[in-house]
Amino acid sequence: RDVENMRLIRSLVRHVKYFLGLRFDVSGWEHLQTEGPYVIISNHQSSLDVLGLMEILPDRCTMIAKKELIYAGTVGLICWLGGIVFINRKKPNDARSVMIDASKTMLDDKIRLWVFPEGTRNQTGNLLPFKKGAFHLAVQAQVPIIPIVFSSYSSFYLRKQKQFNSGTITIKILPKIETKGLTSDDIPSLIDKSFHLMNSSFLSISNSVPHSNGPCKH
Ligand SMILES: CCCCCCCCCCCCCCC(=O)SCCNC(=O)CCNC(=O)[C@H](O)C(C)(C)COP(=O)(O)OP(=O)(O)OC[C@H]1O[C@@H](n2cnc3c(N)ncnc32)[C@H](O)[C@@H]1OP(=O)(O)O
Ligand SMILES: CCCCCCCC/C=C\CCCCCCCC(=O)OC[C@@H](O)COP(=O)(O)O
Repeated sequence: RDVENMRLIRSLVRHVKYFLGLRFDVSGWEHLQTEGPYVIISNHQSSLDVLGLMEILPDRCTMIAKKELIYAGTVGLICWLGGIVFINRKKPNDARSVMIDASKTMLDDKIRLWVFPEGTRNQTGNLLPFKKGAFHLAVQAQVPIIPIVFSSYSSFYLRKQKQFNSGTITIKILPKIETKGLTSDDIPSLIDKSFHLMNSSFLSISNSVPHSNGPCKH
């Protein structure tokens, strides 16, 4: 169990996109060239996000995930080996204390953490209001937040209707938001700022992309 295993996991999982006929169009790579630990936040539409995540995952970066994933067979084993930090959403006090510990580990072990601040998968067409954990994490560690937005999958993947075509996903990496000097009092405005930046980016990249690369056989 070590965050360094994410290098191997990343290089293997990246190939899954070819089987699904997915392409990624990434902008803002330069914003990931930030030294040291940081917190990445991104929108969360589906398990497919894992492919986009692996497309751009920086070194020494792992994720915060719901603890149920540990029991998901091979996926759970991969998550465990990659040093993913598991939280129990049914026990928010425990989840918070795990994240407080993670803010210390980030600094001690020079780790970057990826959090989905919506806290659950969402394909409603707008981002869900953000949970606060990712922002506490960044403020407690006094590290920057790097917001990342995945364009809507709705033109090629509809989970409820069980429809899937191949398609292109636009990923926009936004400039980092500094948290140096911020305290817990600043968290509501930090969330507000991050949410509005990400939601407007989400709407703009979701409307401007020709998503579907054509039908895919199933
Ligand atoms: C074949 C291929 C194999 C591939 C394998 C590849 C592996 C890759 C896997 C990738 C996995 C991705 C998995 C994604 C997920 O699992 S998403 C779901 C789990 N993640 C989250 O839920 C994160 C977001 N949630 C939060 O951050 C929450 O805040 C949480 C910490 C869980 C707490 O929940 P809740 O109480 O409901 O949250 P609130 O935000 O409403 O906060 C309530 C009050 O608590 C205060 N708070 C929150 N966090 C902290 C903290 N860390 N420290 C101190 N205080 C905290 C918060 O301020 C609220 O209080 P006030 O209202 O401000 O008084
Ligand atoms: C035609 C098929 C289209 C979908 C196929 C998806 C293929 C993706 C390929 C490999 C990735 C598998 C890794 C699965 C990791 C799942 C992470 C995840 O998404 O967990 C859910 C969690 O965050 C929130 O849970 P809830 O939404 O609250 O419950």
